[in-house]
Amino acid sequence: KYNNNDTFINTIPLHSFSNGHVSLSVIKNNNTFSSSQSSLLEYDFYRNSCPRVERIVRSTIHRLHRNAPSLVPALIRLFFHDCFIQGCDASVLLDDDDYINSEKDSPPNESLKGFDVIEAIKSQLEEACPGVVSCADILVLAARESVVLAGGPFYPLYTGRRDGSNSFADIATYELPSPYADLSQTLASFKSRGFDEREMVTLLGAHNIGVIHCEFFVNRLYNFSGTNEPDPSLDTEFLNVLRSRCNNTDGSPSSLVEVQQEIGMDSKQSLSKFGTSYYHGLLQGKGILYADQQLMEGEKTKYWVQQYASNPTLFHQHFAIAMMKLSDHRVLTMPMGQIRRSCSKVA
Ligand code: HEM
Ligand SMILES: [Ca+2]
Repeated sequence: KYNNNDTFINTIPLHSFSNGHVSLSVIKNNNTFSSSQSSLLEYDFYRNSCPRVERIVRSTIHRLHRNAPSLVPALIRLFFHDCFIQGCDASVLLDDDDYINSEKDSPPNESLKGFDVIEAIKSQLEEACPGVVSCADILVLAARESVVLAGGPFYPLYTGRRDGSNSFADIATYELPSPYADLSQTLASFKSRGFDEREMVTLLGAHNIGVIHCEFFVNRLYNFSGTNEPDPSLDTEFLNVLRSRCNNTDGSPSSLVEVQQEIGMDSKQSLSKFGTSYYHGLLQGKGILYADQQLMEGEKTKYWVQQYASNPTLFHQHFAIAMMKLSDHRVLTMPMGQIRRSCSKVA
C-alpha cells in the first residue's frame, strides 16, 4: 500500500540483491545510499595506510566472541548510541575528564557495554598502523561484523571517518530514544535525523537479539501509568512470562534480571539467523519495551512490521541499507576531527 510513495521501493533495484546481501555495485550506482557527507568517505579508505584494517577488526571480534557472545548485541547498540548523537564520531567512547562531559555517564548509556572490545581492536590497529585508523571507523566496522556474526546481512562500508574531540552527555540524555516514549516521540527523533517510518521499523529490528533489563519495562507489568493495571497492549500470557523473569515486584532499578528478547520464540534459531522474531512478537502484543510495542499503533509502522514478519529476506535487505545509512550519519572527514591513540581519550 505504501510502496507507491516510498522512495526506497521506487529507486532501488531490489533484484540486484541476492541472499539479503548488498553488493557494492548497487551502492556505487545509486546516490540514494549516500548522505551528503558520506561522499567524502571512500570505499577502502585505508587501502594504502592500513590495508589489514577490516581483517583485524573481524579477527579480533571473532576471537573475543567465542568467550563472550553477548558482545555482538552490545556492539550494535554501542554503534547506534554513537551515531544517533552528533553523528558517528566516536563521541560515546570518550571518558570523563576536566574538559569532557562523557556520554557514558548519561542515563540512557549506563548499561552500554563493549567499550573494552573497541579498545582491544584499537590497540591491535595501533600496532599494525599507528595513528591511522579512527575509533569512529572501528565502531561502524565492529557493528557490521557483529551483525554478520548474529546471522544478519553483510553490508559494505565506506571509511575515512574522523574522531570528534568532544562528548555530549546532555544531548545523549535528552535525545537518545526513550523506552517509555510513544510512537510520535520516537518517530520525531528518527525523522530529525533523516530516518522515516520504514527505516525506523527496520533499525528497531536490531531488538531481535540481546538482552533487556527489567528496569526498562517493569513499569508495564503492575502499575502502568498509575492505573494499577498492567499495560493493556501487553499480551496476557507474555505478561506472566515477564513478571516471572523480573520477580522483584518493587521494580527497583537494582533488579537487573536479564530477559532474552526472543522469549516465546525459537531463540536458538532466531539468534543464529538474525530473524524476524521481533516483528512476530509485536504482532502478538509481545514487544518488551513500550516503545517497541508502539510500532503497532501507526498505520505505516504497523504495515512494515507485518511486511518484515512475513519476509525475512526483505528485512535483511532493508536492514543492511539502513545500517549503512546510519553509519554515514553526520560523519567528520578531513580536515575536521582527529585520530585518537586511545578511543577513550582525545588525541
Ligand atoms: C526507539 C528506539 C530504541 C529504544 C527506546 C531502545 C531502547 C533499548 C533499551 C532500553 C535496551 C535495553 C538495554 C539494557 O537493558 O541494558 C536496548 C537494547 C538493545 N538495543 Fe535498543 N533501543 C532503540 C533502538 C535501537 C536501534 C535503532 C538499535 C540498533 C540499530 C538498537 C539496538 C539494541 C541492541 C542490539 C540491544 C541489546 C543490547 C545488549 O544485549 O547488550 N536499539 N535498547
Ligand atoms: Ca556520536
